[in-house]
Amino acid sequence: MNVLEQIITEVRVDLERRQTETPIEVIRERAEAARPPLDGYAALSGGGVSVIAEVKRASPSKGALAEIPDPAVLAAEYAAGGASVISVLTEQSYFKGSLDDLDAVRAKVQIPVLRKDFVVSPYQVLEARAHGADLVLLIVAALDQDTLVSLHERIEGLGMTALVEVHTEYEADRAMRAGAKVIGVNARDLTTLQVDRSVFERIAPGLPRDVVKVAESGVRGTRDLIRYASAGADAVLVGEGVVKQKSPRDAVRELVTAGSHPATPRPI
Ligand SMILES: O=P(O)(O)OC[C@@H](O)[C@@H](O)c1c[nH]c2ccccc12
Repeated sequence: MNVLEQIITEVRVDLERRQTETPIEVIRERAEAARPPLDGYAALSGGGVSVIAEVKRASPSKGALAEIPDPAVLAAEYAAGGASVISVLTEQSYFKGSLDDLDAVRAKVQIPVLRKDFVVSPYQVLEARAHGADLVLLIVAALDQDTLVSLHERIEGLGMTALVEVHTEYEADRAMRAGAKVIGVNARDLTTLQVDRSVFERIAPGLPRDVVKVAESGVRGTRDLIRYASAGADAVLVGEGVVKQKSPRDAVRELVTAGSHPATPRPI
């Protein structure tokens, strides 16, 4: 089993447990009662390169990254630095996240929040909405095409925005066929955990103009952001590069500033 398959195996075990504890009908009611979602697409398609800043304690590639005793405090720092969206990892076994983290962040900030997890079931989409998410990650490599299409429809049907993650041209093609409006190109191969920043440069030019293009992983500073921006990124998703900084607010602000004055003119 590769890493992605291992993670999904754990995710399914956790999911079973939650589904037994709380029936889907209850989650559906909570999703319907939640405050309506904010527009994630609009948040990412404004001027300059938008920054999605991630609440990330650990990862399978790096192990522990940051303590994060209060995710709400960190998210508020990100927002004050000018982040457009906050990403909250909710996967427990490998990333040390939780739905409690999502609740805490949601209660604190006024900007859209992304549920970052390995979503394989409609139950998790309803959960995301019930816990106030505005965007939900879908990883193409983790889903067959029918499941991808149906989860995408459910996310959009609830008024949320799907961030559809790809790592190859073939996956990008599948994302487009599923109707994705926001596509994230992950520089990290989730089956090997290797990071290759050139993957974005290879895939982004083949994506339609009206698709919001998010460069995911590997942004350690403004140089990486500028490189992604000149390859056509509308947004970058940054975890390690901001979570480990003494001042996450300043780190985000530096990225936002670099993204608002791209060094290379971008095609209109
Ligand atoms: O810490 P980084 O290299 O800035 O990466 C952030 C983000 O791209 C990464 O956390 C991520 C991208 N896709 C994922 C899917 C699941 C879990 C995590 C991820």
